[in-house]
Amino acid sequence: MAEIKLDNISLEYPVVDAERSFRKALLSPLGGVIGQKKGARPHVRALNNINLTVRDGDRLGLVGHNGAGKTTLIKLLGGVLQPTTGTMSVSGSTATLVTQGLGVDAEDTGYENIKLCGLYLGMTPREIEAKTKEIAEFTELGDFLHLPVKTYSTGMVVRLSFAITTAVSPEIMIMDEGIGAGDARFAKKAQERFERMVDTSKIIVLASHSPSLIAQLCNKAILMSHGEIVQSGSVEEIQKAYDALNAAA
Ligand SMILES: Nc1ncnc2c1ncn2[C@@H]1O[C@H](COP(=O)(O)OP(=O)(O)OP(=O)(O)O)[C@@H](O)[C@H]1O
Repeated sequence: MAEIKLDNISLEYPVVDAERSFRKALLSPLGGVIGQKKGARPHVRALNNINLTVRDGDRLGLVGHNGAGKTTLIKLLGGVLQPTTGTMSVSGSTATLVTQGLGVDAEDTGYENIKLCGLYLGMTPREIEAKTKEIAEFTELGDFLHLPVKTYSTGMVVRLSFAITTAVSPEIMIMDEGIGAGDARFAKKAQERFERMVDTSKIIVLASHSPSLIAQLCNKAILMSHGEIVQSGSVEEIQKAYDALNAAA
C-alpha cells in the first residue's frame, strides 16, 4: 500500500544576502512568511505546520497563489528538500516529474543523459540498460542521441526528458505543472504514454495553476496560502475557494 504522511512539517529557506531587500520584501502580499529570529539570518518560512495524509487512490492537486509553497511541498515529497521541523514518511516507489530541473546536462550526450537521469529517477543501472532502447526509440532522435544535448532544439530536449521521466512506473507520481510534450505529433503519443503512467500509479500529487489539468488528473485538492493548508476537499470545492480568495484580493 502506498502512503504519504506529513506531521507538523515546516520548512524554512535561509535567505543569503537579504539585508538590503528585507524591509521591502516584508511588504509583499505573496509568498511565504519572511521572518528573522534574534541574532539569526532572515529566512522564508515556505511551509508552516503542514499535516497531510495521502493514501492509495488519492490524486491530489495543490492549488494556491505564487509563493504559496506548492513547489516547496513537491520538492519535499520528492526528497529534494528536507523539512526544518516535523516528520515525513513515504511508502511506495516515487518518481518526481519536472521537465525543468530534471537534471538534463547540456554537455552530455542524449544516451549519457538517459543513464544519469534514470538514476535520479530511482532506476537501477540494470533497469536503465533494459529500458534505454525503448526510451531512445520513443524520442525519435536517432543519431542525435550520440551528440551533446547542447546541439538539440528546445523541443528535442523536451522529447528526451519526457521519454526518460515516463519510462518509470512509480507507485507515487509527484508533479509540478505537468510535463511538457514537444510538437503536435509527439504530443499525441506523449499523451497516451503519460495516461498509461497515471493509470498505473497509486498516488498522484500535482501542483498546478491550470484548473483544467487539476480537474483532469485529480480527485481531491488542497488550497495553500502563505505556506499553510487553508482548505482541503473535492477539486470543485477547492477551485471555488481559490476563485473566492482571488476575488477578495
Ligand atoms: N531557494 C529559495 N530561497 C529562498 N526562498 C525561497 C526559495 N525557493 C522558494 N522560496 C520562497 O518560498 C516561498 C514558497 O515558494 P514556492 O516556490 O514553494 O511557491 P509556489 O506556490 O510553488 O509558487 P509559484 O506558483 O509561483 O510557483 C516563497 O515565499 C518563495 O519566495
